[in-house]
Amino acid sequence: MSRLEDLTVREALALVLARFAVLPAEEVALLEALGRVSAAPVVAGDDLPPFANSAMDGYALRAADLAAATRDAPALLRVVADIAAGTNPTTAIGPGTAARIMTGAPLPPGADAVVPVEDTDEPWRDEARALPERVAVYRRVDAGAYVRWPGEDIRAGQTVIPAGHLIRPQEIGVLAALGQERVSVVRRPRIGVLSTGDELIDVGQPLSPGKIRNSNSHAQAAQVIALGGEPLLLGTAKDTADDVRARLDTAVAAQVDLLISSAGVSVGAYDVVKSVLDEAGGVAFWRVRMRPGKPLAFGAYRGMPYLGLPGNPVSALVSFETFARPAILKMSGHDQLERPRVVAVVGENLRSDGRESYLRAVVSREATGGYVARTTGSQGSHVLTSLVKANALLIVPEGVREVAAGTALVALMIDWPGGVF
Ligand SMILES: Nc1nc2c(c(=O)[nH]1)N[C@H]1C(S)=C(S)[C@@H](COP(=O)(O)OP(=O)(O)OC[C@H]3O[C@@H](n4cnc5c(N)ncnc54)[C@H](O)[C@@H]3O)O[C@H]1N2
Ligand code: MOO
Ligand SMILES: [Mg+2]
Repeated sequence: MSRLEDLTVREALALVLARFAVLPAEEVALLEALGRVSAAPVVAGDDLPPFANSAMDGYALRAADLAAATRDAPALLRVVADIAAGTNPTTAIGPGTAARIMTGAPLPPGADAVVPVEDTDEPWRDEARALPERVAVYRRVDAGAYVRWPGEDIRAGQTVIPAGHLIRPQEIGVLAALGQERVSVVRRPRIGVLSTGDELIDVGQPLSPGKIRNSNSHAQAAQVIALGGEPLLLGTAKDTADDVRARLDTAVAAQVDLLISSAGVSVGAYDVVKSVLDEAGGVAFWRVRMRPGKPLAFGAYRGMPYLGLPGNPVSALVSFETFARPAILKMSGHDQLERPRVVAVVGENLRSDGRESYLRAVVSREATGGYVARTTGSQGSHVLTSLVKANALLIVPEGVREVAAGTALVALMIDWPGGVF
């Protein structure tokens, strides 16, 4: 069913998101999983730590031997072993003895506690230290002091990472600790990126009269990559239905998960994208009550979800941000589809045309702790540098035409790490 009246951003986004589901899983090498979403639970095969070990550089001993130890009356123990990390100690610690031990080294048999070297008479600030024959310990400790027991962090059999969980550096660390060389993650979405327009020439070509360089293909491909997707560049179509169809057909053959085009979706005599979409499979909706980005078409081309972004470079980037980004994140398995929002006080008087407006702005934190938003100059939808300077999109709600300095508005923080790349 197609909706041809102009929708609110919220209505349009709901229709877009309803069209996408989480993609199937694939197995990837450990570091390839960074920024992806787990497709299956990860169950620990081993305990972590795998063995009892020392939390300190010091002496492994029997806590009972220190029951009366003080600085004035230290316990004197015979040193019977030196245990470096990575070794496997076999000498047992009996009453009245100790082993020098390093952080991470296995606790020797017979020992039940560790005392840090600072609490002994061993000179610990020197560079090279020979193993002493005896050590004087200045304090008592409880049994178990400074010992890290097996499984304290993870127990074998425990689910450490559930399905649907974002793989960040800390998850990579856990996976490595458990010996997982490969990880099952949601596969990357493949996104066909098409530009349309007779006026467009490639980035490497010299300008000629009436022509401009195609910036949208590159900006949208970069947006796809930044979200962890794989762009398939479909080139530049002329403003003819035939050329647009021919290029979309290559993407259909390549089985992309979403087709994105820019330009040709407004009411101009040569704006052919919407009619191509109409013939091929249908327009789910056309036009959104937002600025920039009003002439947005969403639907399907030969069964493939299709998002026709407006041609103006800022409009294309903002429309992608608003609709393609959440769709790509959803397909990738993420559950956080929104940018972080802050409430910022507007630093200047603003005007709007009554549409929900996404102003390019710099949001900064004042000494007082609050956030202030200042727009980045001309807000024309051809002024790409308004986005270059911006770290946020400041939302002026629908129906508002004037915003006085000092008013609090919501800002979407587009620079903050989305956790995805
Ligand atoms: N009579 C009306 N005219 C327009 C309306 C309207 O409501 N009534 N809406 C305006 C708005 S808002 C926008 S946004 C644009 C959308 O236009 P299209 O999506 O049809 O795109 P084009 O007309 O083909 O191009 C618009 C503009 O963008 C430049 N462009 C296009 N592709 C690229 C590219 N790949 N790289 C860089 N720049 C690109 C193109 O040269 C045009 O300047 O329509 C308004 N008009
Ligand atoms: O919607 Mo247009 O995107 O305002 O320039
Ligand atoms: Mg047009």
